[in-house]
Amino acid sequence: MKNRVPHRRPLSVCVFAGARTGSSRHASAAAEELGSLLGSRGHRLIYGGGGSGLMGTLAWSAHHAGAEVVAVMPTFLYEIERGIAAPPQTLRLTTTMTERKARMIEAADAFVALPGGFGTLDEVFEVLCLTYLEQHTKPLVLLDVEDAWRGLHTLVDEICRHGYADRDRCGLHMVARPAEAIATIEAEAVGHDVSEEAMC
Ligand SMILES: C/C(=C\CNc1ncnc2c1ncn2[C@@H]1O[C@H](COP(=O)(O)O)[C@@H](O)[C@H]1O)CO
Repeated sequence: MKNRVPHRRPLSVCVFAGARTGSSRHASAAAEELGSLLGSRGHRLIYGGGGSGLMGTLAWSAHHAGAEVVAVMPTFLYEIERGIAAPPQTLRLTTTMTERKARMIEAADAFVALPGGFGTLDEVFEVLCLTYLEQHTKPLVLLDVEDAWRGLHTLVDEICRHGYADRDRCGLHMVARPAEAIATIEAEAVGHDVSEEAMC
């Protein structure tokens, strides 16, 4: 299996995912496989912190596969979730959700979105807007488990069809499997050193 060896260029991969597990066991399986691939390829996981839902499944799996895990979390969520077991991780506390998003985006080389709810959607749109406005060139990959992202894809197509945006500036990738998400970011992302100061 070609993805079982470390990638020559370790990346900081920011993964957005539901704070709930949701109703699809395929989504949980995808979160687990993605975490495992991140670890076995030598990548670092940046995520929203905690041990709940798909986020927790992903982070535990990444940790078990040897990935460094960095959690970026507003203090209020940390207080709410501290009772839910999360894997060992470097914790970066922020004051607000907005600050959290900015730090995650700054620190990442690439983004992957698993299925999720409004929080995940908000993060995806933030990255998409910044891509569109040419504020970064970091790839964003939607992991489309059981058509979870089809609605978003259709919405983007409609927005472009009505002339409110140009499709070729959106930079969205949509794939069906975790291995394809890893292959896409490894092909598209440019790694950069993240200093402690830049992370915080
Ligand atoms: C307040 C409660 C649960 C919410 N807990 C969260 N913990 C960590 N990160 C979160 C949480 N809620 C939103 N986020 C961020 O948005 C994404 C998940 O949100 P979604 O609405 O579930 O899609 C995720 O990527 C996080 O960065 C009460 O228990």
